[in-house]
Amino acid sequence: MPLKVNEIFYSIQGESSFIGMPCVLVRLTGCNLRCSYCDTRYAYEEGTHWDLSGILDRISSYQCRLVEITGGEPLLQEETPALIRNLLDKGYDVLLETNGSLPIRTIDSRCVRIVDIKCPSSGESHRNDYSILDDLTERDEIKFVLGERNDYEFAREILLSRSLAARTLHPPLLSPVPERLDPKLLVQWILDDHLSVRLQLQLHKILWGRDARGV
Ligand SMILES: C[S@@+](CC[C@H](N)C(=O)[O-])C[C@H]1O[C@@H](n2cnc3c(N)ncnc32)[C@H](O)[C@@H]1O
Ligand SMILES: Nc1nc2[nH]cc(C(=O)O)c2c(=O)[nH]1
Ligand code: SF4
Ligand SMILES: [Mg+2]
Repeated sequence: MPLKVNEIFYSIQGESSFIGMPCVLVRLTGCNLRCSYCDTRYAYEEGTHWDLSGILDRISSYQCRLVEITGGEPLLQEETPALIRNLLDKGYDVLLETNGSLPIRTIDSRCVRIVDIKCPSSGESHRNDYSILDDLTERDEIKFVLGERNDYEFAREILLSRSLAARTLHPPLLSPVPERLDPKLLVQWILDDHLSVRLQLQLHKILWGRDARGV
């Protein structure tokens, strides 16, 4: 079974605790959610079918050991676990970005699974499957994307009530939506509440602008 791929590119990792590292990004087509702020709508439908060996060849051409599988929602495609397992077996460090609505158990735990817990202003927080948090290893990462104060309070409640900061080696990531939430305001809230989290600004947008693609 081939995979439907929107784009594959080599750039600086702009998110997560791997921020700033050279990385090959594989963006898979299709998503089961429609977040109000989604910056990747072009990946909902657009894409071409690639077989596994074609994807592996393309990745290997970049001579970079860090690979991120993103989307769209990568866990919608049946072959995604096999792609990730193949990359791990070849010695790549693999990251997966997933939207928190689908099981992560199918994904090899050598992969760093970055789970985005959707907040109310995304319009999709009712789709969060909190049971997947039980499948996290300490190498995985937890992330919240925030559009307003109410999202921050929602994230804070989940973080504290479920002791999420203790689940993973890296602190949970809080990422403001550009032009919806001023990062300086978010910093003030984090400091006021003494939260053990990491502010994450999307580095690729700072470098290349909000609408740049393939970076
Ligand atoms: C495009 S999604 C793909 C992976 C998966 N569908 C998900 O939502 O985690 C990658 C990450 O970008 C975040 N994202 C999307 N649009 C954003 C925006 N406008 N500002 C900040 N983060 C955004 C998502 O919340 C997610 O954490
Ligand atoms: N440079 C860069 N880093 C990224 N990290 C996660 C991305 C994504 O869209 O999931 C992304 C992206 O689109 N570009
Ligand atoms: S889940 Fe990810 S790709 Fe899907 S709409 Fe939300 S941010 Fe966009
Ligand atoms: Mg992106």
